[in-house]
Amino acid sequence: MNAHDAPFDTARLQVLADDIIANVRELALAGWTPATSSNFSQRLDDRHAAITVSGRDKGRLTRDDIMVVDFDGKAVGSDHRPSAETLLHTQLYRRFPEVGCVLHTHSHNQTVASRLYGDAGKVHLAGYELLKAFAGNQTHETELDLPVLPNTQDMPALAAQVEGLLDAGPLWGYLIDGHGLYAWGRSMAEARRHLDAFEFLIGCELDLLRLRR
Ligand SMILES: CSCCC(=O)C(=O)COP(=O)(O)O
Ligand SMILES: [Zn+2]
Repeated sequence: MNAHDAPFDTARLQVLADDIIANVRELALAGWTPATSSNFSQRLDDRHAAITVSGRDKGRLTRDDIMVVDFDGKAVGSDHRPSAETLLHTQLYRRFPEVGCVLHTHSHNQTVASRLYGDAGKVHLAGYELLKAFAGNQTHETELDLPVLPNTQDMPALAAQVEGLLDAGPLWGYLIDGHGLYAWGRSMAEARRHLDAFEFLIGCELDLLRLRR
Protein backbone atom coordinates (compact mmCIF):
# COMPACT_ATOMS: atom_id res chain seq x y z
CA MET A 1 0.00 0.00 0.00
CA ASN A 2 1.48 3.37 -0.94
CA ALA A 3 1.06 6.57 1.04
CA HIS A 4 -1.76 7.86 -1.21
CA ASP A 5 -3.90 4.72 -0.78
CA ALA A 6 -3.36 4.31 2.95
CA PRO A 7 -6.37 5.15 5.19
CA PHE A 8 -3.93 6.53 7.78
CA ASP A 9 -1.06 9.00 7.96
CA THR A 10 1.98 7.00 6.81
CA ALA A 11 4.44 9.68 7.97
CA ARG A 12 2.96 9.57 11.47
CA LEU A 13 3.19 5.76 11.38
CA GLN A 14 6.96 5.99 10.80
CA VAL A 15 7.38 8.42 13.68
CA LEU A 16 5.40 6.15 16.03
CA ALA A 17 7.23 3.06 14.79
CA ASP A 18 10.64 4.65 15.46
CA ASP A 19 9.45 5.66 18.93
CA ILE A 20 8.29 2.10 19.68
CA ILE A 21 11.57 0.64 18.37
CA ALA A 22 13.72 2.95 20.54
CA ASN A 23 11.69 2.44 23.72
CA VAL A 24 11.31 -1.32 23.33
CA ARG A 25 15.07 -1.71 22.79
CA GLU A 26 15.53 -0.30 26.29
CA LEU A 27 12.87 -2.61 27.76
CA ALA A 28 14.47 -5.61 26.05
CA LEU A 29 17.92 -4.64 27.39
CA ALA A 30 16.37 -4.62 30.87
CA GLY A 31 15.33 -8.25 30.25
CA TRP A 32 11.59 -7.55 30.24
CA THR A 33 10.86 -9.11 26.79
CA PRO A 34 12.37 -12.63 26.92
CA ALA A 35 12.05 -15.14 24.07
CA THR A 36 10.07 -12.89 21.64
CA SER A 37 7.44 -12.22 24.32
CA SER A 38 5.72 -8.87 24.90
CA ASN A 39 3.91 -6.47 22.54
CA PHE A 40 3.67 -2.73 22.11
CA SER A 41 1.43 -0.20 20.40
CA GLN A 42 0.63 3.48 19.95
CA ARG A 43 -2.56 5.18 18.78
CA LEU A 44 -2.25 6.32 15.17
CA ASP A 45 -5.62 8.09 14.90
CA ASP A 46 -9.21 7.61 16.05
CA ARG A 47 -9.55 4.29 14.15
CA HIS A 48 -6.04 2.82 13.92
CA ALA A 49 -3.10 1.76 16.07
CA ALA A 50 0.53 0.93 15.24
CA ILE A 51 1.42 -2.40 16.87
CA THR A 52 4.21 -4.97 16.87
CA VAL A 53 4.03 -7.92 14.46
CA SER A 54 3.48 -11.27 16.21
CA GLY A 55 6.48 -13.40 17.12
CA ARG A 56 9.24 -10.86 16.38
CA ASP A 57 12.30 -10.49 18.60
CA LYS A 58 11.29 -7.35 20.49
CA GLY A 59 14.91 -6.41 21.21
CA ARG A 60 15.70 -6.12 17.48
CA LEU A 61 12.62 -4.39 16.07
CA THR A 62 12.82 -2.61 12.72
CA ARG A 63 10.13 -0.61 10.89
CA ASP A 64 9.01 -3.87 9.21
CA ASP A 65 8.09 -5.22 12.66
CA ILE A 66 5.47 -2.51 13.24
CA MET A 67 2.13 -2.69 11.42
CA VAL A 68 -1.30 -1.06 11.51
CA VAL A 69 -4.54 -2.53 12.89
CA ASP A 70 -8.03 -1.11 13.22
CA PHE A 71 -9.80 -1.12 16.57
CA ASP A 72 -11.36 -4.52 15.77
CA GLY A 73 -7.79 -5.84 15.71
CA LYS A 74 -7.76 -6.42 11.94
CA ALA A 75 -4.58 -5.78 9.91
CA VAL A 76 -4.76 -2.70 7.67
CA GLY A 77 -2.45 -2.48 4.63
CA SER A 78 -0.19 -5.33 5.76
CA ASP A 79 0.12 -9.09 5.19
CA HIS A 80 1.81 -9.54 8.55
CA ARG A 81 0.02 -11.07 11.53
CA PRO A 82 -0.46 -8.55 14.33
CA SER A 83 0.35 -9.46 17.93
CA ALA A 84 -1.70 -12.41 19.20
CA GLU A 85 -2.80 -10.06 22.00
CA THR A 86 -3.90 -7.19 19.76
CA LEU A 87 -7.42 -7.16 21.23
CA LEU A 88 -6.01 -6.21 24.65
CA HIS A 89 -4.51 -3.10 23.05
CA THR A 90 -7.38 -2.07 20.82
CA GLN A 91 -9.98 -2.36 23.55
CA LEU A 92 -8.16 0.40 25.44
CA TYR A 93 -7.93 2.69 22.38
CA ARG A 94 -11.57 2.09 21.55
CA ARG A 95 -12.82 2.76 25.05
CA PHE A 96 -10.54 5.62 26.12
CA PRO A 97 -9.84 8.30 23.48
CA GLU A 98 -7.11 9.70 25.74
CA VAL A 99 -5.06 6.46 25.75
CA GLY A 100 -2.11 6.89 23.39
CA CYS A 101 0.18 3.97 24.17
CA VAL A 102 -0.10 0.39 25.50
CA LEU A 103 2.95 -1.59 26.69
CA HIS A 104 2.99 -5.30 27.57
CA THR A 105 6.07 -6.95 29.10
CA HIS A 106 7.05 -10.30 30.65
CA SER A 107 9.67 -9.30 33.23
CA HIS A 108 10.79 -11.85 35.84
CA ASN A 109 9.29 -9.79 38.69
CA GLN A 110 5.98 -9.33 36.85
CA THR A 111 5.70 -13.04 36.12
CA VAL A 112 6.62 -14.19 39.65
CA ALA A 113 4.22 -11.68 41.24
CA SER A 114 1.41 -12.71 38.91
CA ARG A 115 1.82 -16.30 40.13
CA LEU A 116 2.11 -15.36 43.82
CA TYR A 117 -0.90 -13.03 43.81
CA GLY A 118 -3.04 -14.85 41.24
CA ASP A 119 -5.30 -16.41 43.86
CA ALA A 120 -5.76 -13.07 45.66
CA GLY A 121 -6.61 -11.45 42.30
CA LYS A 122 -4.60 -8.30 43.06
CA VAL A 123 -1.34 -6.87 44.37
CA HIS A 124 -2.10 -4.24 46.99
CA LEU A 125 0.33 -1.31 46.76
CA ALA A 126 0.38 1.16 49.65
CA GLY A 127 2.86 3.37 51.48
CA TYR A 128 5.17 4.07 48.56
CA GLU A 129 6.29 7.53 47.46
CA LEU A 130 6.45 6.15 43.91
CA LEU A 131 2.65 5.80 43.81
CA LYS A 132 2.76 9.46 42.77
CA ALA A 133 4.10 8.26 39.42
CA PHE A 134 0.59 7.25 38.36
CA ALA A 135 -1.36 9.94 36.56
CA GLY A 136 -3.95 11.49 38.85
CA ASN A 137 -2.19 10.46 42.08
CA GLN A 138 -1.15 13.55 44.03
CA THR A 139 0.11 11.89 47.19
CA HIS A 140 2.09 8.89 48.42
CA GLU A 141 -0.87 8.14 50.72
CA THR A 142 -2.79 6.85 47.72
CA GLU A 143 -3.37 3.10 47.73
CA LEU A 144 -3.65 1.12 44.55
CA ASP A 145 -4.71 -2.42 43.71
CA LEU A 146 -2.97 -3.89 40.67
CA PRO A 147 -5.45 -6.54 39.43
CA VAL A 148 -4.29 -10.06 38.49
CA LEU A 149 -6.43 -11.83 35.89
CA PRO A 150 -6.41 -15.57 35.14
CA ASN A 151 -4.52 -16.36 31.94
CA THR A 152 -6.23 -17.80 28.87
CA GLN A 153 -5.40 -18.10 25.16
CA ASP A 154 -8.97 -17.02 24.41
CA MET A 155 -8.35 -13.32 23.70
CA PRO A 156 -12.02 -12.25 23.48
CA ALA A 157 -12.58 -13.93 26.88
CA LEU A 158 -9.51 -12.18 28.34
CA ALA A 159 -10.63 -8.85 26.86
CA ALA A 160 -14.07 -9.36 28.44
CA GLN A 161 -12.42 -9.84 31.84
CA VAL A 162 -10.46 -6.61 31.29
CA GLU A 163 -13.71 -4.79 30.44
CA GLY A 164 -14.97 -5.79 33.90
CA LEU A 165 -11.89 -4.23 35.50
CA LEU A 166 -12.24 -1.04 33.46
CA ASP A 167 -15.90 -0.75 34.52
CA ALA A 168 -14.80 -0.85 38.18
CA GLY A 169 -12.76 2.38 38.08
CA PRO A 170 -9.65 4.17 36.86
CA LEU A 171 -6.73 1.88 36.08
CA TRP A 172 -3.28 2.14 34.50
CA GLY A 173 -2.42 -1.54 34.34
CA TYR A 174 -3.07 -5.16 35.24
CA LEU A 175 -1.19 -8.45 35.56
CA ILE A 176 -2.14 -11.73 33.90
CA ASP A 177 -1.36 -14.84 35.94
CA GLY A 178 1.82 -16.60 34.79
CA HIS A 179 2.07 -14.21 31.89
CA GLY A 180 3.01 -10.56 32.40
CA LEU A 181 1.95 -6.95 32.80
CA TYR A 182 -0.13 -4.55 30.70
CA ALA A 183 0.38 -0.83 31.35
CA TRP A 184 -0.80 2.17 29.39
CA GLY A 185 -0.85 5.97 29.33
CA ARG A 186 -1.76 9.03 27.31
CA SER A 187 1.67 9.00 25.65
CA MET A 188 4.68 6.72 25.33
CA ALA A 189 6.41 8.70 28.12
CA GLU A 190 3.44 8.28 30.48
CA ALA A 191 2.99 4.58 29.65
CA ARG A 192 6.74 4.03 30.28
CA ARG A 193 6.45 5.83 33.62
CA HIS A 194 3.51 3.64 34.64
CA LEU A 195 5.26 0.47 33.46
CA ASP A 196 8.48 1.41 35.32
CA ALA A 197 6.51 2.27 38.47
CA PHE A 198 4.62 -1.03 38.44
CA GLU A 199 7.85 -2.97 37.90
CA PHE A 200 9.60 -1.14 40.75
CA LEU A 201 6.69 -1.52 43.19
CA ILE A 202 6.15 -5.20 42.34
CA GLY A 203 9.88 -5.76 42.95
CA CYS A 204 9.60 -4.07 46.36
CA GLU A 205 6.64 -6.27 47.33
CA LEU A 206 8.52 -9.43 46.30
CA ASP A 207 11.61 -8.38 48.29
CA LEU A 208 9.50 -7.57 51.37
CA LEU A 209 7.87 -11.01 51.17
CA ARG A 210 11.31 -12.68 51.08
CA LEU A 211 12.76 -10.55 53.90
CA ARG A 212 9.77 -11.10 56.19
CA ARG A 213 9.85 -14.90 55.86
C1 LIG B 1 6.65 -16.35 23.28
S1 LIG B 1 5.63 -15.35 24.27
C2 LIG B 1 3.95 -15.91 24.06
C3 LIG B 1 3.00 -14.88 23.51
C4 LIG B 1 2.99 -13.64 24.39
O1 LIG B 1 2.60 -13.73 25.53
C5 LIG B 1 3.47 -12.37 23.91
O2 LIG B 1 3.48 -11.42 24.65
C6 LIG B 1 3.99 -12.19 22.52
O3 LIG B 1 3.00 -12.40 21.57
P1 LIG B 1 3.07 -11.65 20.16
O4 LIG B 1 2.07 -12.39 19.31
O5 LIG B 1 2.69 -10.24 20.42
O6 LIG B 1 4.48 -11.76 19.66
ZN1 LIG C 1 2.29 -11.75 26.50
